[in-house]
Amino acid sequence: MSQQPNPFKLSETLLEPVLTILNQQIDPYLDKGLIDANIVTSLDIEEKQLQLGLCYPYPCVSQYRDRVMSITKALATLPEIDEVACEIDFKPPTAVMNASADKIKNIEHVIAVSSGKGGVGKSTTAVNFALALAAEGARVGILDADIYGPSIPIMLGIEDFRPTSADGVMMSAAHAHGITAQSIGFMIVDDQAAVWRGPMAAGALGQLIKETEWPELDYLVVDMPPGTGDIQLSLSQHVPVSGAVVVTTPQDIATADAKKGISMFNKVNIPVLGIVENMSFYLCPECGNKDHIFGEDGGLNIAKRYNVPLLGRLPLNTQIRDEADSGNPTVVAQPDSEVSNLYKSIARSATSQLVKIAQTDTISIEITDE
Ligand SMILES: Nc1ncnc2c1ncn2[C@@H]1O[C@H](COP(=O)(O)OP(=O)(O)OP(=O)(O)O)[C@@H](O)[C@H]1O
Repeated sequence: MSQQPNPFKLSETLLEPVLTILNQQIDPYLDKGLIDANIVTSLDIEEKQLQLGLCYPYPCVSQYRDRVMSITKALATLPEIDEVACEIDFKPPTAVMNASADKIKNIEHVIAVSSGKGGVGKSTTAVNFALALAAEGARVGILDADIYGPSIPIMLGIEDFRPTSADGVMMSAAHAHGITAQSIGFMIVDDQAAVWRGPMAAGALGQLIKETEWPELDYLVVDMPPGTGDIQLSLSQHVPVSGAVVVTTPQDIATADAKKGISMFNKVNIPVLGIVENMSFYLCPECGNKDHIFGEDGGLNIAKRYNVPLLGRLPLNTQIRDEADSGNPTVVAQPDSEVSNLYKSIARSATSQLVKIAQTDTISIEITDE
């Protein structure tokens, strides 16, 4: 157990068993006890009521109830404690700036959602991921940087939004389902994007992100253009990205492209927070049979190969498609469904990786020859 400076107002005799019990409560995402993970911020006692302050470095509101129950049960084994009053907060770690790009005003972490191959469900995953982060208690924005097929406005039901500018420089952003959104789709017309070259597109996207009036955000999710070419590479250099989530489907052709994506992020020193395997399986609503339509374990195998986490596996599911296509993504349409819980678990896993990165002095990145 690490040495505490003692912000805790407990007597010596009570402090020791309380800290021991709290450190036996292992955070499932950080793999550390609550004391070692610096989650416990205050301790006090009034008569037999222990007052406990917690601050999580990743958003996890949906987990609070179970965690408090488990902590209370453990602490109540001490004769000095009858009751536990818990106050819980969330604050992400300060971003580790290892990119050459300057920090963007009001934004703590930029998370890129990318895929090597088009059509694997990157935008659907990005939008539900952003909404899941918000549902878990974070302040979230999404930037639709997919110049080839900006679909976030439709997925958030904000197609008619047009940014305005009071000072001729900074543009307003849209707000939907509790998150802030900006899209390259609000700016480009028809097939203009098809003729954009790498540096031009990256410059325009960099400008879009910097000249948007973002409110204070814990995370800005960037829905990247598909592929691993010039645009993706220079965008990663224009924007200070804290980490990347790589979306793939399990079949070989998609995982081969996902590997290229990981190599690209390695080249520009952006940590890969993990892999999301989308359309991982089809669950037959009639018989409950699980069918691996696009092959099995593709995402898991890349995760193992590159030593990055598999953040989660999402089913091929008609509701995911219908709800995203109608402007009401699954995480808001059915917040307590199994699929929404999967997105929330992916959100917790990815952001807890940022905590681990912030806690490591040097970031070790595996360079491969691919
Ligand atoms: N898990 C899923 N189950 C069912 N349909 C899905 C799932 N994920 C995505 N889709 C559907 O697949 C289609 C493509 O998804 P999406 O636009 O998110 O892909 P993309 O990788 O961002 O594509 P692009 O490369 O064109 O930007 C959409 O119609 C979407 O609703």
